[in-house]
Amino acid sequence: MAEHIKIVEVGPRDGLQNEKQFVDTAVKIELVDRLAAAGFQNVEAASFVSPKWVPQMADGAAVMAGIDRRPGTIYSVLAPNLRGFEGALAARADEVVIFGAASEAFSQRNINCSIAESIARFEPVAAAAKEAGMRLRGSISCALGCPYQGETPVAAVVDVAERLLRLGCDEIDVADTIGVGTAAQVGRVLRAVGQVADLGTRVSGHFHDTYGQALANILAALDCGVRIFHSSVAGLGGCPYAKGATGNVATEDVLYLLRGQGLHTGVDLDAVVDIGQWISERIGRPTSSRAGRALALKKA
Ligand SMILES: CC(C)(COP(=O)([O-])OP(=O)([O-])OC[C@H]1O[C@@H](n2cnc3c(N)ncnc32)[C@H](O)[C@@H]1OP(=O)([O-])[O-])[C@@H](O)C(=O)NCCC(=O)NCCSC(=O)C[C@@](C)(O)CC(=O)[O-]
Repeated sequence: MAEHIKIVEVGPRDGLQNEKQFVDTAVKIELVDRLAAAGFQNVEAASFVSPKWVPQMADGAAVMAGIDRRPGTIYSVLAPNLRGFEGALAARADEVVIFGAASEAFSQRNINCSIAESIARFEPVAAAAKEAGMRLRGSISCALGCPYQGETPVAAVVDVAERLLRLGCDEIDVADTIGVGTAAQVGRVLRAVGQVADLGTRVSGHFHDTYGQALANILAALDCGVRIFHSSVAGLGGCPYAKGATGNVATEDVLYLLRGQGLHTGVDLDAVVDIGQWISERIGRPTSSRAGRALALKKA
C-alpha cells in the first residue's frame, strides 16, 4: 500500500488573502466546499485577523458559517491573538493556527510585535485552544529567508519551533514565505528541526514558488521524512507583508509529483484541476499551475 501524504489545501486563506479585489463570500464558500469534496483532509478556510490589516479575510465568520462541513475534514483558521481565537471558536473551527516568524523584521511587519511578544500573545490562545479540544498548529514564517533580513539562521528556526512546541502545537509549519529556499537549505533546516520535532508526524512543509524551487524543496523535505505539505489550488496567493512573493506551490503540481512518486494523498487530481480552472476564472487571472494547465488542455 502506498505511503500516505497529507496535503493541507491553503488556497481559500493563503491563496486569497492577498487579492486586491474582494472575492465574494459565496465564492469563498464554494471554493472550500469543492476542495473538501475533492478529498483534502485539511482545508485552511479563513483568517480571524484584523480586517484593517487583511481586508480580504474580513468575512471569515460568514465563510465558516456557510460551508457544508464534511465529516472528517479539518477546517483550519488563523488566529493571531485571543480576539481571533474567540472568532475561531464561535466559527467552530477544528484547528487554530498561530503564526509567528523566525525573522524579527517580518514578525513586526506581519503581526506588529517582536518574536518574543508574539509567543507571549500566543500563550493564552494555545491554552484556550487546548481547553476547547481544538487542534493547534504553529506556523514559522521566513524559515528559509526574509524579505527584510535575508537568509534566516537555522538556529532561529529551531528556536521558534521549540517555543511553538512548548505551547502545545500539534503541528508546526516550516514556511518559505517568499519562496527563496533551495533543496540543500531545506535539508539543513529540516534536519535541525528534526532534532526537536518528529518530522514524519508534526512538521509540515509550506513552500511558496517565487523562485520555482518549491517542487524540488518538497522532494528534499520528503527525503528528510516530512509527510505533510501545504499547497494552494492554481498556485493562488502571496503574502500581504512580503512584497513580490508569489503564491504557494500549486496543488495540482504537487499532486502530479506525488502521484509520480507512488505516494497516496486521497485527493482527486482531476477534480482539483477543475477547481483550479473555476477559481482562476472567478478571480480573473490565469492559473499558475503548470500541471493544472496541461491537464485542463488535455481534457479539453
Ligand atoms: C495581529 C494584529 C491584530 C496586531 O495588530 P495591532 O494593530 O498591533 O493590534 P491591536 O490589538 O492594536 O488592534 C488593532 C485593531 O485591530 C482589531 N483587531 C485586533 N485583533 C483582531 C482580530 N483577531 N480580529 C479582528 N480585529 C482585530 C482591534 O480591535 C483594533 O481595532 P480598532 O480599535 O483599531 O478598530 C494585526 O497585525 C493582524 O491582524 N495581522 C495579521 C496579518 C496577517 O493576517 N498576515 C497574513 C497571514 S500570515 C501568512 O500569510 C504566513 C503564512 C501563515 O501563510 C506562512 C508563510 O508563508 O509564511
